[in-house]
Amino acid sequence: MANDDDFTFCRVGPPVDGFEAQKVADHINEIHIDDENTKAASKEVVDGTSETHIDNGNANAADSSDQNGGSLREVGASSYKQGTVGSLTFNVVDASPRKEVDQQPKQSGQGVAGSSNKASPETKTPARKSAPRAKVPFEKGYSQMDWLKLTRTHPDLAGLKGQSNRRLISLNEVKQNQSEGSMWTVLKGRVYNIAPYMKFHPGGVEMLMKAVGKDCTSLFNKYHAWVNAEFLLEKCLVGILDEGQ
Ligand code: HEM
Repeated sequence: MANDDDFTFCRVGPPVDGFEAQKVADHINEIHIDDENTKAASKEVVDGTSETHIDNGNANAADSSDQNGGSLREVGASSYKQGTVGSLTFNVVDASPRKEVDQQPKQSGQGVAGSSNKASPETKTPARKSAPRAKVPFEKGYSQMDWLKLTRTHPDLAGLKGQSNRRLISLNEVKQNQSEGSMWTVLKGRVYNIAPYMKFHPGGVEMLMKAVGKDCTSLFNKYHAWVNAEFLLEKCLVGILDEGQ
C-alpha cells in the first residue's frame, strides 16, 4: 500500500479466522458503523483513539462530519463517506441497493398516472371516472361561435311567427312537432325547437335527434349536465311545458 494512513474499504465483514484485530487497533470493539440500509453493524479496522460512530443517515450526518471530520457524498446509487480518526483517513462506500424510503417521492410523482402507488393513501390520486368523450367534429360554419352569431342575427329561430314563447304547451303537442324545420323537445320544463341547432350540436345530429318529440332532460343530464342550454337555446324557446296535461 502506497499510503499506510489511507484506508479504503467496502462493507467488510468481521475479522476472518487467524486475523488478530487487537494487534491493529487497541479499541476495535468500540468502533462501529451503523448503516441504516442494513441495520447491520460492521466492525472496521482503524486506529481507534476513542469510540467512533458513523451513521449512514441524514439525521445523524453531523455525527460523522462534525465529530470525525468526515463527509457524506452521494455517488450515483451508492453513498460514499470519508472520515478521519486520529491521523488516519478512511472511506466507506455503501454499494447496497437504495432503500424504499428513497423511492417514495418518485412514486408519488407517478401518482398522476394512477398506477402503482396503492400502498400509501397519502400519495393516492383520486381516480376520476369520466364518460368517454363522444364529441363530433363540426362542419365548417357550424361551430358554437357560429351558432352564437346565428342566434344574434336570425329573427325567428323558434319558428314562433309572432306567437308568445310564454305559452303553455302540452307534451302531446311536443310529440306532433318532429318535422324538418320544427323539432320540439322538452328540457327542464321548457319547450324548445331544436331543429336549427341540429348541425351545431357538438355531440352530433344523431344524438340530438334522440331528444326530438319528448322530454330529454334525463338524457341531457346524463351526457352534460354542465351545459348551459337555457343560454344556448334561448332563441329557440317555443313555450313552457304544461305539466298538468
Ligand atoms: C337539447 C339540448 C342540448 C344541447 C343545448 C346540447 C349541447 C351540447 C354541448 C354544448 C355540447 C358540448 C359539451 C362540451 O364541450 O363539454 C354537447 C355535447 C354532447 N351532447 Fe349535447 N346537447 C343537447 C342535448 C343532447 C342530448 C339529448 C344528447 C343525448 C341524447 C346529447 C349528447 C351529447 C354528447 C354525446 C355530447 C358529446 C359529449 C362529450 O363531448 O363528452 N346532447 N351537447
